[in-house]
Amino acid sequence: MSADTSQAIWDRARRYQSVLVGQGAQVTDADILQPAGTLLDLYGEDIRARAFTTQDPLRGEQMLRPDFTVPIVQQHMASASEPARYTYLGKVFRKQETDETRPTEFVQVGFEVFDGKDVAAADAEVFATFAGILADVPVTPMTGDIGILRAAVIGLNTTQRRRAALMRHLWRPRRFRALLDRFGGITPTPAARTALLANADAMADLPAVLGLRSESEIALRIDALRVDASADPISGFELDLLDALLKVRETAPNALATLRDIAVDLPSIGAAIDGMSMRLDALESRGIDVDALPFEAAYGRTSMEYYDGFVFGFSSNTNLNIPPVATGGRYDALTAVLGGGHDGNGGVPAVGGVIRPDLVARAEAAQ
Ligand SMILES: N[C@@H](Cc1c[nH]c[nH+]1)C(=O)O
Repeated sequence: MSADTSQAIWDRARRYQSVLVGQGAQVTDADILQPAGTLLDLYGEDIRARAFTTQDPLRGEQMLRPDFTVPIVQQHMASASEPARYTYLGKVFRKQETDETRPTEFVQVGFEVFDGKDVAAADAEVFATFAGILADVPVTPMTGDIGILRAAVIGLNTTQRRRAALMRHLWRPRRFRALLDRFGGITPTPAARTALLANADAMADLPAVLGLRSESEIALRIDALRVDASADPISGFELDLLDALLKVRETAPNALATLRDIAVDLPSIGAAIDGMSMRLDALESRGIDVDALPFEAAYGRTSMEYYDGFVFGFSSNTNLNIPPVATGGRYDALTAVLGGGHDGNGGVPAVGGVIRPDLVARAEAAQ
């Protein structure tokens, strides 16, 4: 099923794009067929499962572009220089696994800013641009910061392996919670694992059975599980701090104050909070009513896994059944992963977002 792609929607899309061009964005495009393989990993589990893939005899596994950001970062890293601002307009394709009424192809108009001079200003520029386009539409913004969550996990006083597992599952709130409970000693180690470790030495004397893993891989894995089983639990104090952090959902200035309180005991989030504070100043100087701006620490945890800083969305006030009409965020690490181009091995700070004209039309119609 495709979203409303009537002439009126394309006209609307072009109108939005002309605003972005007015902001100095250069019009760009990406092929509809993209190489799947490693690119797909960059999106994370949700989009990996939802991409339409197909085989090409010469090029291997291909996919219908699930978004523009990844191909545009690739293009940018291969050739252009900073600062650069891009806009694109076209369809993206994603399977819908549960809701048949949701379209599998829809139009996006996007804006991507590659500019590391002042990241707070770039975050504010992107957010304020979308807020401007949506000024007369009944929507409410939401903001968050994946950088604060990442810094909190990095700061946990536990083994590197546990931190890495939590980081990997930051995007799956349920799994993340289950891991935290286990690492905090709240839920016991799974019985099968305890049994495996108890029997591991006895098994080592058995002849190796040909399987998917070599003997040394199995030994390494068992060693890792042993280290894990003997690691001290994450303290209740740290778990409480993390819980308090994940629950923050207030207007931005109040959220900032609460986060600063949490940072007294969880100093690893200090720098990310300073970044948030600078962003709020930059938003204010762009005319955003920061005092009323909602902030939710857990916001953005279930979307694109390439976000690692500021995240935002605008949701319809009147039609609560539709996804946010515009979303975006910062993805500095993605530019490093896809880098290796003109600026050596590092990345370039980058932030962007998309607006969906079909959803804006629905938000307006529901007024
Ligand atoms: N590509 C993202 C939106 C985005 C653009 N730039 C940053 N984020 C999406 O399709 O959801």
